[in-house]
Amino acid sequence: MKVEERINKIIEEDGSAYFILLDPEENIIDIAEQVYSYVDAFLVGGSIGISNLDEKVKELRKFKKPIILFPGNVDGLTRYADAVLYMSLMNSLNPYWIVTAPTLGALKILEYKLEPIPTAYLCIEPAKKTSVGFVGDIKEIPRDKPKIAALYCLSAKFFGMRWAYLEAGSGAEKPVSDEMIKLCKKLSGINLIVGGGIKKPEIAYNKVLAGADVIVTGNILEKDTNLAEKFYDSIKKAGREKWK
Ligand SMILES: CC(C)=CCC/C(C)=C/CC/C(C)=C/CC/C(C)=C/COP(=O)(O)OP(=O)(O)O
Ligand SMILES: O=P(O)(O)OC[C@@H](O)CO
Ligand SMILES: [Mg+2]
Repeated sequence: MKVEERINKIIEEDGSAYFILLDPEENIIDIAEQVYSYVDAFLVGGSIGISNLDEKVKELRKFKKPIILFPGNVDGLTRYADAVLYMSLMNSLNPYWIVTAPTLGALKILEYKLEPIPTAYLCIEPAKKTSVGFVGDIKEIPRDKPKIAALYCLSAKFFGMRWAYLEAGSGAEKPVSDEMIKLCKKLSGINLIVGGGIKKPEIAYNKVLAGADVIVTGNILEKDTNLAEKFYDSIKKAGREKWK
C-alpha cells in the first residue's frame, strides 16, 4: 500500500496521526529507537545542512515505519525513504522555494522511486524567527489572520494538492492557533499537517480537535523521548473524540 493511502487509512480509523520529525543532524537512530512504537510515520529533514542522509535513513528502515522525507532543499532526498513531501513553500517571496527547488528534485524523486505527496507548505508567524523562515524567504502569514492561511489552503486544493502543512517553525515560541486550523479545515477540507512549537501533549490534543489530521513534533523529543508516548495518546484520544 502507498504511504499516502496508509496515512489516510490511519486518519480515517483513528481520526488523527502522529509524525515525529527526525533532524538528520541529530543522532536519529537513538531517538527513533526510543519513540518508534508511538509514531505513525517518521519525517526526516532539516533546513540547515544535511550529511550522511543515505546511511542514516537506510538504518531507520529497521523500525518498519513509513519514512517520509521533509526536504529543506534538493539535497534532502535519498532512495532509502518511502515517500517525500513534495512541497511548494507557497508563501515564499522567492520562486526558488515555491517551484524551482521541487522542480530540480523531480527527476531524482522519479529515479529513487519515492512517492511524492503533494503538499502546500505554509509558514505562519512566528516562523520568520526560525530556521525555515530565514532560509525560505517567507512572507509570513500573521498568526491572527486565519483567513489568509485558509485561502492558501483553498488555493492549494484548487491546484490539486492534497495536503497542507501549517508550519510555525521548528522550535517556535507559539504553535499555529486552533482558530487558524479550524478555518483552514472548514474552508478547504484539505488534509492538514500541523507542526512547529507544539511542546505539550495537551496542545497537540487541542490542535486535533480543531481539525489537524497530523501533528508533528521535533525539538521537544530531542530533549525528552519519553514524551512521545504521551503525545501519541493525546493525539489519538482527540482523534476519537473528534468523531463524536
Ligand atoms: C520537494 C523538494 C525536492 C524540495 C522542496 C524544498 C522546499 C520547498 C523547502 C521549503 C523551505 C525549507 C527550508 C524547509 C525546511 C523544512 C524543514 C525540514 C524544517 C525542519 O526544521 P529545521 O528548520 O531544520 O529545524 P531546527 O532549526 O530546529 O533544526
Ligand atoms: O521542532 P518542532 O518545534 O516540534 O517543529 C516540528 C516541525 O513542524 C518543524 O518543521
Ligand atoms: Mg533541525
